[in-house]
Amino acid sequence: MRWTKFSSSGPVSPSIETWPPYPPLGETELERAVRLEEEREAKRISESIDHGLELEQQELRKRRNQTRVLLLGQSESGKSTVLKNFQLHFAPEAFRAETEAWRAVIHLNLVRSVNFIMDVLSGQEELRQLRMQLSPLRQVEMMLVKSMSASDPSHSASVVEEATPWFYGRASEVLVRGGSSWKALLRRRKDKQTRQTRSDDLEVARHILHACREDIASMWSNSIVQAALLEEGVSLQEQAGFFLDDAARVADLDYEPSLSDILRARLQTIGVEEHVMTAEKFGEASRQWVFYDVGGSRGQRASWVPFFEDVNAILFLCSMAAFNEVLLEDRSVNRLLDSFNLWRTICSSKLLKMTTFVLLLNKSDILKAKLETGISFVRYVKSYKDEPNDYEHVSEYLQRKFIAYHRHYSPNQRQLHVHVTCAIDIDTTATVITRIRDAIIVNNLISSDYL
Ligand SMILES: Nc1nc2c(ncn2[C@@H]2O[C@H](COP(=O)(O)OP(=O)(O)OP(=O)(O)O)[C@@H](O)[C@H]2O)c(=O)[nH]1
Ligand SMILES: [Mg+2]
Repeated sequence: MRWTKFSSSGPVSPSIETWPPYPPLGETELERAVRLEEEREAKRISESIDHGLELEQQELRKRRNQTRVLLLGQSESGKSTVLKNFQLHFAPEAFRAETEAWRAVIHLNLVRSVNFIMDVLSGQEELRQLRMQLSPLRQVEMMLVKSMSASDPSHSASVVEEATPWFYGRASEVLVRGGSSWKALLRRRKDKQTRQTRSDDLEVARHILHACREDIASMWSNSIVQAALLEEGVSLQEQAGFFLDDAARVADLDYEPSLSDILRARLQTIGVEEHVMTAEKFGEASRQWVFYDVGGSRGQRASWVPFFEDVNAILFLCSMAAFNEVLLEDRSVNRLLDSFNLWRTICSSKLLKMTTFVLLLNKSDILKAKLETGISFVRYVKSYKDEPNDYEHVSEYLQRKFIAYHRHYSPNQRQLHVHVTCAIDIDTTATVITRIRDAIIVNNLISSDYL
């Protein structure tokens, strides 16, 4: 549309492109005022439409350079851990810059394990002295929780919550709402006004933890404690965020989390977290990867669907080690069965028809360890029949089963990329990540007709 100014002294010769049309002859003052107002309004609307179109174009240009990946799977399947591996691979410097925040999470994991044990063994008279020595850790837990939850004043009380009732034989978890408090923890470090108060809190917590480190180590190696935990049916070694074997190192004042520690740290995701990464290597600096990391527990799953329409790939995680476990949110449901059901639902989604599918059968290390200790797979998965109870056969069986579900339930023929993973093993996961990256890029090119 072209706007032509005309002289205030009166109309000039009209052209076919002239807009708005010339004023009618004999126009009164009032009619002129009304006409000018209408023209101004039309111009305003036109400009706002042009602006909207320009924004759409910008968004389109941006999206062409973006690969969007949705991580799905039940709680504790390893979604956030795989995401950490992607961060480490795509943007290692940005990932290492977060070490400080992960230290607080690891400290909280450790302190919660200790406080949990003290709660479970609260009736043991012989441990009275130990309980007193370790009692300052209650305060440390509160300080760490406060430091992490204070990131968002809008829901400061609820950012970090008790996720698991302790009577399930598990230490309670730390959970994070979308908006990720640990990142905010970092941001606040850079904020001069709040840095002092917050780092004071974290520093005090670190000092108390350091002072208690020998007591923690001796509590953990105490035979009365171990016997009592066994009697209560509590096995912390098998639980996420377990750092008691490393207590002396983790609680040391100079402790710097290793990459392996960061991968083992547990922070439950609530809601959907968006992580934007620009590849620091591979010579594709302009390409952005956007990962959506979702909370996997049942109550969280409704929030996944809005993302289905808009992603290039889904990474579905299943913990192979979950065959003899139940969901924390519904203890009548076997976790592997829950994963099968979830997978079937995801495969049959019409919204995901054109999406690249990647399946990660995770926690291979724990599966192996469980089978080696003689836990029977067929006892929990009847359809396994009389195949050998070893890692090779069980993991192959699981691959076959997931592939068959995918073939049967997908609305169209689609390639499925399957990988067996141990997401806390940086080296083997790096190879898998490269393969996933390449598969997603190739599929994107095919679907945009570049190949
Ligand atoms: N041993 C072992 N531990 C793993 C593996 N993958 C993840 N973990 C650990 O399992 C715990 C749970 O992993 P997360 O990545 O937090 O699980 P998630 O799927 O994001 O869970 P939600 O956020 O609750 O949905 C973490 O403490 C990880 O360190 C694995 O392959 N082997
Ligand atoms: Mg998570």
